[in-house]
Amino acid sequence: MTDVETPSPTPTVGDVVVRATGLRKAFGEGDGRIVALDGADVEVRLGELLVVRGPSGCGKSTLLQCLSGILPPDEGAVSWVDADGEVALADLDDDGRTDLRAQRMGFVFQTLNLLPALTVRENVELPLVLGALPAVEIRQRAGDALVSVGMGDRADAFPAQLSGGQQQRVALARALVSEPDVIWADEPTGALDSVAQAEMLELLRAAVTPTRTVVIVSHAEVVAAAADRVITMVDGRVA
Ligand SMILES: Nc1ncnc2c1ncn2[C@@H]1O[C@H](COP(=O)(O)OP(=O)(O)OP(=O)(O)O)[C@@H](O)[C@H]1O
Repeated sequence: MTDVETPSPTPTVGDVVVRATGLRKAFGEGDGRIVALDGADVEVRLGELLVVRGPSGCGKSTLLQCLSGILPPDEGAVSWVDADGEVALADLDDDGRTDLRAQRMGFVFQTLNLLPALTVRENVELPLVLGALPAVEIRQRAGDALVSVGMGDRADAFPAQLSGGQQQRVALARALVSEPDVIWADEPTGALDSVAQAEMLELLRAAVTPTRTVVIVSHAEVVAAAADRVITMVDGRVA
């Protein structure tokens, strides 16, 4: 008799996709030592718009960098979960973390999102060019991602020819192009006027699907009001 492999259960909305426990992270030494994370516990769930808020310096960006594997915590653990099980970031080497980021994460930051010497299309294609997809599919996917953020007609423009709001929409297209499970957005509307902020927020909201989570770090009340769930950080912990 041969072994029959049990099919992986399909992840569903509300399942934990990233779990962090007891995260501690400090910068500097001696009198200059700053504790950015002081025992933070977080669960990020599939299919939610999660907003992380809290006063300046409370550790929001550091948390996001630890959850995404950009920064190793001094203590505590971060695990990523999918249908095949749970993998601890600490058990992956640099290449493993890079692969995980490339396959499962997209990023949008407040500023300096786009490479100025590349066209909008080339910026959006960037996350896919080192992968195995044929060029024609990369171009198709980038075009689709640009259309999804209302920038389909600006593919040949350079970033400097776009408004700040349009640049952020292109940055979102670049985050979406690899079809990630989680998009991390650190103050994505921070540099925008209120109209562009509302448009960006609507697009981030629309980026949430049953299989995709968007996590936004933001001070803005209007962003928290759009969330499915809000977590508040105080002094390096989740309140
Ligand atoms: N690379 C670093 N080197 C030294 N200190 C740092 C570094 N990164 C963050 N910090 C410090 O750690 C603390 C937490 O910073 P962090 O950026 O995570 O907070 P934040 O809540 O995102 O703040 P803000 O809302 O102002 O962006 C701050 O005091 C910050 O100055």
